[in-house]
Amino acid sequence: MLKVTCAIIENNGKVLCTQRSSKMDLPNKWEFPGGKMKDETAEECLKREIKEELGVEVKILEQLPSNEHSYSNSKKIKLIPFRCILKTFEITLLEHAQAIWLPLEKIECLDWAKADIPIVKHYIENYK
Ligand SMILES: Nc1nc2c([nH]c(=O)n2[C@@H]2O[C@H](COP(=O)(O)OP(=O)(O)OP(=O)(O)O)[C@@H](O)[C@H]2O)c(=O)[nH]1
Repeated sequence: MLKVTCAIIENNGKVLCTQRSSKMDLPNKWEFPGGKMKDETAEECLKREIKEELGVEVKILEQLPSNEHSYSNSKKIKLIPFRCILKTFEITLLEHAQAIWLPLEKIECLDWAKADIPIVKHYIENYK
């Protein structure tokens, strides 16, 4: 199973939501920025991926419950979310089509990648 970390980045009561580009797999789906774990800890992976994708540094607040999802027989992922805040603030979109800051009550309206849906629900229920 592929381990994937992702960041729920909070700022002023809003959360950063990113949209995959039409050229990525799961085209145009919304996700939390992050990516596949290499030979590193989940925390190291998260910080590396956020720097690569958004050009910013994050401080990790806490790890939230993971969600395992099978997109197909050959593609099973364990998505590992972390609540974070920004340490540097100039976001540059290096891979995603767009990024938006949304208040908690609005994030459920987006067309999320399937693996993210339980994570979004858990986050809304526990942090509203
Ligand atoms: N980063 C990220 N990936 C997610 C989320 N939800 C989800 O299903 N994924 C899936 O997890 C996998 C790993 O993410 P990735 O961003 O490193 O993968 P990728 O396919 O874009 O990169 P690649 O070019 O290295 O293959 C992707 O297949 C992606 O579709 C999420 O919230 N964040």
